[in-house]
Amino acid sequence: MSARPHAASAPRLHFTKMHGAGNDFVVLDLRGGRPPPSPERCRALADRHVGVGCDQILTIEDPLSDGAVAAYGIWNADGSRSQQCGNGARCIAAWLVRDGAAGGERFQLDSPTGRHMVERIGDGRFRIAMGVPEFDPTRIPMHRFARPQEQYIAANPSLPPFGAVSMGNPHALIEADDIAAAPVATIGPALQRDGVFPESVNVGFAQVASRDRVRLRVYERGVGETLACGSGACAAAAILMKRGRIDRSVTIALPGGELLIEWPDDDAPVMMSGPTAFVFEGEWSDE
Ligand SMILES: N[C@H](CCC[C@H](N)C(=O)O)C(=O)O
Repeated sequence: MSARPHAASAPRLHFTKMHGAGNDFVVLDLRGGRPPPSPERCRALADRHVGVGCDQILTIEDPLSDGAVAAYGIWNADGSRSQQCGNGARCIAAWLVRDGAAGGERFQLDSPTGRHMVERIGDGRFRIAMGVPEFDPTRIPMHRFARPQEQYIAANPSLPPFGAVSMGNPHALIEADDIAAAPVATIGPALQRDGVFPESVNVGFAQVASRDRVRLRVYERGVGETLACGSGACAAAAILMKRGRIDRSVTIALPGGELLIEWPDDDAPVMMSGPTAFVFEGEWSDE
């Protein structure tokens, strides 16, 4: 079978494949005002059979505020946009350090939800201020919710009670005795479809192992279950800390790796520390 001749005129797009604790990304450098990818192009790039394959597409963009090194954008594998990605923020930081655009041990990034302080902690690991959690249900956003005993009840009465918080993106949290047996693939999408979340939601399943260690699985909005979710780790820690279930510094153990989450007090930003990895560089031509 003759190879299809490559149309030399087809636009080619350079990308970097990265991951943070197994949550994987296609990173596009759009600085200089290059247009963002369309939802269709995101879906094509994210496809694990006929595309590059990733959970999210991350775009590096010109800074939105003075003092920031760059801004970043987030698109899920289904082409939907998100306002936050914790693992992605660390990978953007690592990309900018390797690019030489971010010098020094500390710098700032702009995300769709605001500015983030970044600290390089060595060996590809970064510590990021992820913002102050938002517990006001109308700002998560949620509506038509019932709220007995500090746990929300979904419109669908068959769903378990849950906690909820925004890290700039919406998160629900369900506690389980054994997350390995948790019905993640059924409860996750059912809660995302529930009328209580008008913009859908990322659904975390947490098992408190001790006051400083929590096991977590996340069924992400726009993707499904991922190996790790950085904003989900921050959301789970914030909800469990507010409930008094864990200490203010906790290791979140996700299937793809561990993140350290610190939230010294309610008015402070949640601090997330974790790894980054470069996988390969490539060229994409979706002719
Ligand atoms: N699926 C999420 C975006 C990516 C979050 C996750 N990959 C992270 O590390 O925070 C949403 O639609 O809000």
